[in-house]
Amino acid sequence: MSNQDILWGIAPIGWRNDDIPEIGKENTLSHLLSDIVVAGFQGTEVGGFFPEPKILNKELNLRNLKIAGKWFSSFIIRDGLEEAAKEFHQHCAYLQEVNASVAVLSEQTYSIQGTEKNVFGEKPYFTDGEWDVLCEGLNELGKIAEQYNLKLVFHHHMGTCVQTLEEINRLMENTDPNHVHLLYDTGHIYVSDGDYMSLLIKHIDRIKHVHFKDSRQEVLNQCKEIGRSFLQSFLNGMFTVPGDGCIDFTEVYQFLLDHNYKGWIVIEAEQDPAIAHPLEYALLTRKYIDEKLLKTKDESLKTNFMKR
Ligand SMILES: O=C1C[C@@H](O)[C@H](O)[C@@H](O)C1=O
Ligand SMILES: [Co+2]
Repeated sequence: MSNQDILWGIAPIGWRNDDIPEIGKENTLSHLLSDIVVAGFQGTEVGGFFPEPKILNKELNLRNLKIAGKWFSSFIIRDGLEEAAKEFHQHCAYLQEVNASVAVLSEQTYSIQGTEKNVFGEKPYFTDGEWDVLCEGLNELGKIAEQYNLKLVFHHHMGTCVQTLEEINRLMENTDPNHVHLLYDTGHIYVSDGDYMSLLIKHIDRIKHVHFKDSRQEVLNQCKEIGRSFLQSFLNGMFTVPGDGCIDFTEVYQFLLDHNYKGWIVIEAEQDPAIAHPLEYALLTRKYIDEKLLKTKDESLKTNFMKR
């Protein structure tokens, strides 16, 4: 499989963060999109501050950028499927208008990701009955996504009931592979389980969207020790871009290529933009991708070709 089957994006989260809308609010859409062009990416995901489709499409077309998808917080357990489906229809209609490929969904019932709770020690859990309701609901939302030419990709997330590999396994086993797909986020699974390859290997067939998020090991250790919240952890630098942390993305990328992964890889590293200059980090990770991921692959292709 060649590199051409993969689209590279970078998420707005390094510039502005929907979890704490005040940070980076001086960064405009034009600023963000132009930085993405400067850093050589093909697109992005929709942030909470993005405008209506007509305005967004104009800004994207001017820069030849694409939209991969957008986050959706579902509350299937709290509000019921009917309510979730109503909001999800609107979400998908927006995504279809901006020609996106995926609807990124995270079940946020009982989530502590936006609270002051210790994200390393106070995560919530679903009951068996709630798991059944969630999985059945996701199958229905997946069918809705398809009506808009989208794939529903489930985002496992720190501080939610679907965080660990064990929980992701349960979700995958009890949802329909035709309608519910998986978003693989390297940063979230690493911070949760201390391992990012097992999830990739086990669920490669269900993975239809990828977030490349790296982690600073020493900050992660400190956050765990102190018992920081999710928000305080990333404000203190727990996450960073690939090439700046402890995850070996060469291994991850090679595995994706070897298994014919087609679709987006979106760089997604929430940091405080006042501390981590967004363009500087976008360029840093671009260099890492070019030199360690794309170049290595081209060179191995070249070597294989010469051996023949
Ligand atoms: O994909 C994501 C979207 C964010 O809003 C979220 O909090 C972040 O951690 C993430 O991985
Ligand atoms: Co993510």
